Amino acid sequence: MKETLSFQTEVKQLLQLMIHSLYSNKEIFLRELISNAADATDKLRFEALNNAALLEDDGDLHITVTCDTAAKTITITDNGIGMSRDEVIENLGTIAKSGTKAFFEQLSGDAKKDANLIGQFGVGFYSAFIVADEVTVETRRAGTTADTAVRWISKGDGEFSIENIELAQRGTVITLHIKEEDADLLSDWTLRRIVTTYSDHISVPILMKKAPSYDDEGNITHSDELEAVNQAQALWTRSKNDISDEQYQEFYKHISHDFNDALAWTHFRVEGKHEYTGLMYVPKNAPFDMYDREPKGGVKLYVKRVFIMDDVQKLMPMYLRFIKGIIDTNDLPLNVSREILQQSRDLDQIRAGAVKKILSMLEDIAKNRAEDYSQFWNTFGSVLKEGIGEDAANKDKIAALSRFASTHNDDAAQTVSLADYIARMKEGQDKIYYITAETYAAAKNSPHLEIYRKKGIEVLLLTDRIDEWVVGSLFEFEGKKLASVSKGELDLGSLENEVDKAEQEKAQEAAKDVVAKIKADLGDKVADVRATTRLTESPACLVVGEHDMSQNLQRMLAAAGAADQLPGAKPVLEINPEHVLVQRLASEANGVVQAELSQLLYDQALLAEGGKLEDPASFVKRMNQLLIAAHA
Ligand SMILES: Nc1ncnc2c1ncn2[C@@H]1O[C@H](COP(=O)(O)OP(=O)(O)OP(=O)(O)O)[C@@H](O)[C@H]1O
Repeated sequence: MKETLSFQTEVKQLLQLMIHSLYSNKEIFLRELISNAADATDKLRFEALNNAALLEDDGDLHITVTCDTAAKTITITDNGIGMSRDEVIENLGTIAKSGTKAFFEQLSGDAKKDANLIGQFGVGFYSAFIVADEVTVETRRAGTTADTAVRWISKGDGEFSIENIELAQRGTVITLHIKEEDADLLSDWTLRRIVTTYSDHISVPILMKKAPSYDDEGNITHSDELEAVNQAQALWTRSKNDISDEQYQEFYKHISHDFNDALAWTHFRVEGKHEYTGLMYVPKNAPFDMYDREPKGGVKLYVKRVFIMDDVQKLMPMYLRFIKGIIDTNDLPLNVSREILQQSRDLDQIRAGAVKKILSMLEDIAKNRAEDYSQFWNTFGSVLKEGIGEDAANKDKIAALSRFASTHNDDAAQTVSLADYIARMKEGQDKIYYITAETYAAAKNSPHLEIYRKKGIEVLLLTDRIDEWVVGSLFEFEGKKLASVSKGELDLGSLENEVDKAEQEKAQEAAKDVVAKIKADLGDKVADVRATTRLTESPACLVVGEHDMSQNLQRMLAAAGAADQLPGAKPVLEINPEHVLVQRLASEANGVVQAELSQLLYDQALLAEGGKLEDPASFVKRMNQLLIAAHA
């Protein structure tokens, strides 16, 4: 029965965009189709471990690429797993990818920018339509009978037809009818060049027609015989010296489905108690589903060169979920299941080893390739930082790899390492000071920083959501404690001299009365009111107890709907007795006006640190009354 079905809307959109934006890279279609064919042989080899009958006496897995200049077709054949009718409809009619919607929203219509985005998204099979005006897929799933095969045909214009056919051979045959303008592709020589450039790393043989041979008299002999044009050896099993950067990059594209080059990679072989090889890449761009709660794992597991499975979350910790690569081990049985993997201690150790290698690679980039590291950090820093809370064993290494914004360069760019900070610490300074806030502007302009700026003490400005977790897990770095500038009483330790201390006491004493007044006015809104020398420009600020949750974290939790779980600790209002507004309050004889001023002081302090007023309308009214009174 022949049916005509429509592509999912997103596929139609993708097809149109792709044909236009990727035309200048048209050769990639072959890489994508060979990559899929290789995956199909990997899948078959794996399924055959438990069911040898699937191989149907043909265990010699390979891919064939041929062209027919007269018919204007290029054909890619594999004897891999194949697809059932339902799988064809699902795989070649829809896009089953998280982040698809977000992806389409990001497209701008600017071909160059979009090409880059489409590259990151991955177009896979659909890239055939860059060069073909009609694509035919004939496929039969391994293990099914010859009469259950299917033929799928589409011109890439919104529809495809599908019908049942007979195929003696399992696997998939994809035939592209090449567009008139791309006739240059219809040459064995050209195809051979493309395959060797892009697909040399593929671990099954890619067979193509033998190149013509010349005898001594210059006579050409054409042959219809096929020969492998690639080394057909898993790339990671080769020696590093024998692999060029281009080959590493091509392999990266094959396993990641990314169009762009990787930023860096590490290729390692471990022998001894555990035996495994790893090849791990850091991409240049973030995948669309990086912030998904259940992102796909990017590392594929092989056992003795046989692909076992991808999406093995246990192979990488969450905070390295952007890493793409493979691990090939001799330590696990070939018939390992997901359940066994879940409990495998061997895998835990392999993972720990791989994580170490990845962190060393990042250290190396940080040390020797500053620009690349800053690109890495901007893309993946907020994910890597999760590791400070997640991976106790590597916490210090990850902290050392972390970069922050700071008052040193007053720039939102996260470029300062903890080592940089420590190297710049003042004499007598024994803590690493930081502030957390929702935005960079809120952090940078926070009243809490005033005394630190005055004394020239650097403060880290932490504004990523994950930072609260970071400072909740990282108590010290290289023996220096981390201290929030908005928690607890001002304690600059030995940075304060005797004069400062005496001044502080004097200020407290002198402000006793005004403190008492404000306290009475604010009632139980605050835990306490006290005078401070922390402020130089602002009249007041809010401070939480040293061991309390920061106001920023409380707001984040409340926004996430966890308000009822908050401990409800109230902040302390600290006032600056030197400030004119506080002095005005101190000398105000009218009790009503004075109470208004106290309220205003509190509201301002709350606003200044990014808080939300409970009653904004009353604040505005109060403010206006005072402005009018000031002008009267
Ligand atoms: N030669 C093939 N043999 C068997 N299945 C295939 C073949 N080509 C494609 N498929 C199936 O179709 C699916 C979709 O392929 P497609 O290339 O569009 O996406 P992908 O390979 O999953 O990922 P990406 O879009 O990132 O390349 C594949 O996941 C696979 O299940």
